[in-house]
Amino acid sequence: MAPALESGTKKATTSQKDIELGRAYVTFLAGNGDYVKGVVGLAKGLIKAKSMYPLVVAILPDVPDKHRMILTRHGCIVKEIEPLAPSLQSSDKYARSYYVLNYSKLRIWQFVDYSKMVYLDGDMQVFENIDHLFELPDKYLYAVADCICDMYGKPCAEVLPWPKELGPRPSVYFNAGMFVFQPNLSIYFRLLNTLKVTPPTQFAEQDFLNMYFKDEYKPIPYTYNLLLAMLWRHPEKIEVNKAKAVHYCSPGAKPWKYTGKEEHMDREDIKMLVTKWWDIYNDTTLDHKAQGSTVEANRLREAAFSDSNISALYITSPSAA
Ligand SMILES: O=c1ccn([C@@H]2O[C@H](COP(=O)(O)OP(=O)(O)O)[C@@H](O)[C@H]2O)c(=O)[nH]1
Ligand SMILES: OC[C@H]1O[C@H](O[C@@H]2[C@@H](O)[C@H](O)[C@@H](O)[C@H](O)[C@@H]2O)[C@H](O)[C@@H](O)[C@H]1O
Ligand SMILES: [Mn+2]
Repeated sequence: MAPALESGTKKATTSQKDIELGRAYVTFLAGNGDYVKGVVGLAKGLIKAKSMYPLVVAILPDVPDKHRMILTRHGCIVKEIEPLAPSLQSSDKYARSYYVLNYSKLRIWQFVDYSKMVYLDGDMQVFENIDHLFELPDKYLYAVADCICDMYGKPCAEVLPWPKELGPRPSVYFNAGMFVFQPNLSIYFRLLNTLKVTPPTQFAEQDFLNMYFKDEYKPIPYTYNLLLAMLWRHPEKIEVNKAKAVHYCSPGAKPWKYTGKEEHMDREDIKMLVTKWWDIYNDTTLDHKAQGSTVEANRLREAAFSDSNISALYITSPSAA
C-alpha cells in the first residue's frame, strides 16, 4: 500500500537550505542532436510553472559546448557524467537502439549535494507547479505506472513484457521518464555493481530500475507523467487537461521534430499538446532566467504547497489481484 498519510499532513517545514541547496529537478542529455531543444523547453516550462528549484542537466561528454552554453544561459546547472552501459552483452535488441544511452541516467544517484531530486526526461514538459513532489516522504522512489491499467486490476495487452531474466515482475511497472528519488552514494555503488551482473533488456534502464527499486517504489498519479499512449490505450481513465506533466514518448511525438505523420499523431489532443509545448519553447519572456530569488521562492513555496497537493499524491496500490 502507498504510505498512509500522516494525520494532518505536515505543513512545509522546508528551510532556506532546502530551497537553496537540497533540492533540484534533473534531466539527462546525450549527443549533439535536437534533444537539447527538449531540455531548453523543460527549463522554460519549470520557470513558467514558477518552480523554485533549479534544473540540473546531466550531460554525456558528447554534448557540444554550444549546447552547454545554451543550457547555462537558461539557468540550468550543467553537470558532465561518464557514459554507463551494462557489462553483460545480450542478443536481445533494445526497443529503440539509442536506449543503451539511457543507462547513463543512473549516474544521477551520485549527485549527493542534493537531498532529493525529481528526474524528468528531456521529452517531458511541466504545465503546472509540481514542487510539492519534494515533500513526499523519504526512502521511497515515486513514479507513474507505465500503463495505468497496471494500477487498477488486470494488465491490458499493451503492458510492456517483463524480461524474465530480471526475476519476478514487480506488481506495478513504472515509466522511467519521471521519478522522485534521493541521491545516495551507497545506493549508487550498489546500482553499478548490480548492473555489472544484469543482462541488458528491451527497455534498458527502465527495466533495470523497476527490478532494483521494486520494494521501494510507490506509485503516484498519471497526472505527473501523462504518457501520450494513454490517450488511445486508456482514454476512459485519463483526462488530458488534468496532466501536470506530459511525456512526449510515443513515436513521432517529440515536439521539436513533430510532423503529425506517424500513427496517432494526427489526433487533435496530440496537436494541442505539441502546440502547448511550442508556446512555452517560443516564449521569450521565459528566456535566460535563473531560478526565482530565494525570497520569491519562499513566497511561492507557501503558495504552491498545500495539503490538497500532497493528499492528492497518494493512490492505493493495486488490489492484490
Ligand atoms: O539522443 C538522445 C536520446 C535520449 N536522450 C535523453 O534520454 C531520455 C530518454 O529517451 P527518450 O525520451 O527518447 O525515451 P522515451 O521516453 O521516448 O522512451 C530523453 O528524454 C533525453 O533526456 C538524449 O538526450 N539524447
Ligand atoms: O530506456 C527505456 C525508456 O523507456 C521508457 O519509454 C518507453 C515506455 O514508456 C514504453 O511504455 C512506451 O511504449 C515507449 O513509447 C516509451 O519509449 C521511458 O520513457 C524512457 O525514459 C526510457 O526509460
Ligand atoms: Mn522520454
